[in-house]
Amino acid sequence: MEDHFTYGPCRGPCAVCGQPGAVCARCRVAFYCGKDHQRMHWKLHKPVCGCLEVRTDERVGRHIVAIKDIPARTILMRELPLVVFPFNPTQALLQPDTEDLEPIEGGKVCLCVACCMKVDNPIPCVHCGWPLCKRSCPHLDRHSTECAAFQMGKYKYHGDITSVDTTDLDLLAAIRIWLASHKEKERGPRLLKLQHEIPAPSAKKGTVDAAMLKKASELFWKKVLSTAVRALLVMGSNEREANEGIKRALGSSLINSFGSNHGLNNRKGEYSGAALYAGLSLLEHSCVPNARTAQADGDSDAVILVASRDIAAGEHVTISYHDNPLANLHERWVDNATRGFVCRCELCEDPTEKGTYFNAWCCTTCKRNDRKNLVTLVGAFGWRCKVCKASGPNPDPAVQELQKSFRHLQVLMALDENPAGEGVQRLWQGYIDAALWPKGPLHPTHHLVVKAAAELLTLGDNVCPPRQPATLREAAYLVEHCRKLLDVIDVLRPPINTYRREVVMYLFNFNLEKLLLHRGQRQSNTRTLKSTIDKLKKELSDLLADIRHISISQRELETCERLQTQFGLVSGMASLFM
Ligand SMILES: C[S@@+](CC[C@H](N)C(=O)[O-])C[C@H]1O[C@@H](n2cnc3c(N)ncnc32)[C@H](O)[C@@H]1O
Repeated sequence: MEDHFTYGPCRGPCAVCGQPGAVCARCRVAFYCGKDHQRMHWKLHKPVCGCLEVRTDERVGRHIVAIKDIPARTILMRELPLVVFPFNPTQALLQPDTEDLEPIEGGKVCLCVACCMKVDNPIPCVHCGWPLCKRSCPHLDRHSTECAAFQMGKYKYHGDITSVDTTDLDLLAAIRIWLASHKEKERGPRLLKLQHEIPAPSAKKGTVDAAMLKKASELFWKKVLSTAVRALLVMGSNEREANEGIKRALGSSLINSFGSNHGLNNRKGEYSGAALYAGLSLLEHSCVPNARTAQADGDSDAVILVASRDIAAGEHVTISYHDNPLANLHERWVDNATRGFVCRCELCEDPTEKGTYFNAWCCTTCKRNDRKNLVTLVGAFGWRCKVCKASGPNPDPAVQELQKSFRHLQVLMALDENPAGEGVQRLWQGYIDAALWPKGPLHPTHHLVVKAAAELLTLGDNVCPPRQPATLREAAYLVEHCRKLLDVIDVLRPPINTYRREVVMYLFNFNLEKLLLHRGQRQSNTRTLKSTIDKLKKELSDLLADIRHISISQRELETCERLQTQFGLVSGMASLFM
């Protein structure tokens, strides 16, 4: 058993009867109440028990590989956090919306440094002054070691506890990690094994400006490091130890921390915590991941890793470090740069982005000669046509034009509370048509076209205000847009993801429900619509099976219930079209 995968809950519900049981010593994922039930379950469990291995390569350093074929939805890991701390330090490293990477001034937050929940009226810890939700916070143990150290060193937090600077929280996180690494027998050695140095960006020439990245991180180091080291010196640490230790702690939190969107206990919603894990922190990032993290059952902080699709033996197991499935190359680049690396996943390394051409457009120089040659994006900020060798900045002026049109429409819509329904929709569609090849430079799955399709969905609400029943034509049109979005998402992300669920929910919330109001209507395209609905029904039931299987959070389960009600509605509605 790899040491990396051993920091998980020891007890949990038996996989056979649900009674309290002990964890399988080999994989640390399944629980059994006794030998009998373990034997009974072995045939099912054997194919996935101990299916992961840690390996190292030059491309991504240490990573996790599947050593057996793993079916979708298998739970691959179950882990407890080594350290939980408020806020995710990576967010303060770089300014995401600009090409000049500069550290941003820390934001202000009002939270409890123990449970990491946002609070309205924090109280200062009587011993050290850091904000707490209440004296009896159930997670006070997270704060106790540093609190004792702060008392010993007579270090008191004097900032405004109703509006704590996130850079102060970076400092607190660094000290908390440092203390756990040095004082805790079980967690310490595991924390010290985490990657803590940002490697020099290993991207191909031109892909990233290494100096820019270095400059941004140096500024970040200076700011937090010096304060944290000062604090440790006050607490009696020697200078070299304090410098090295805090640098290491900051580095490992920057590179490895998981935010609350990765399933850490965020059941109550207002959670602002991040955590480090021994095994999960070894997971490699991919913009087309094959696994995802989720909150485990129960109230514990345990997080599970679940296969989002079938994973073949020998494949790297990957998750996405970020959330937006429709992010373009530039947005993804900035996201990864905030963690200090350049993504080398199959999507980013392939100029056609797995055949979606999500970022590529047809070269405008070749287009003048009626040729449809795609430009290749060079890094985050430039493009080059392999055929005519033309090059330029990203985005291309033609793409900028389309962006401008979208902004124009958005402003129009914001100004007009009751936009001119189908007219606006036609205008919007007109912009897309003008941008699409052969009129414009864009491939149908360029990210702007995909995002425009998403915008059209929201516009649907204006086209048919809730009181007005939708016509079959309108519904078919919107179903088509949902389809397009789902097609792109299928390539970019495996079946389970929030965005996908949102698109499907949109369909069920909006047009299909409204279609019900039109039950008297008979139109020639009902058969096509019915087959679309059938496909969506299948998709929805798969989605529900996934959600049920993993049993994520109360909120998601509620969503699931809602989807099921709507699913029933749609089944009934489909029969009306027969
Ligand atoms: C959370 S750690 C993963 C484990 C790490 N490789 C180790 O040896 O401990 C994140 C680091 O892994 C590397 N990495 C992960 N995914 C990558 C990717 N898609 N492309 C390039 N580097 C990646 C980067 O160095 C990144 O800073």
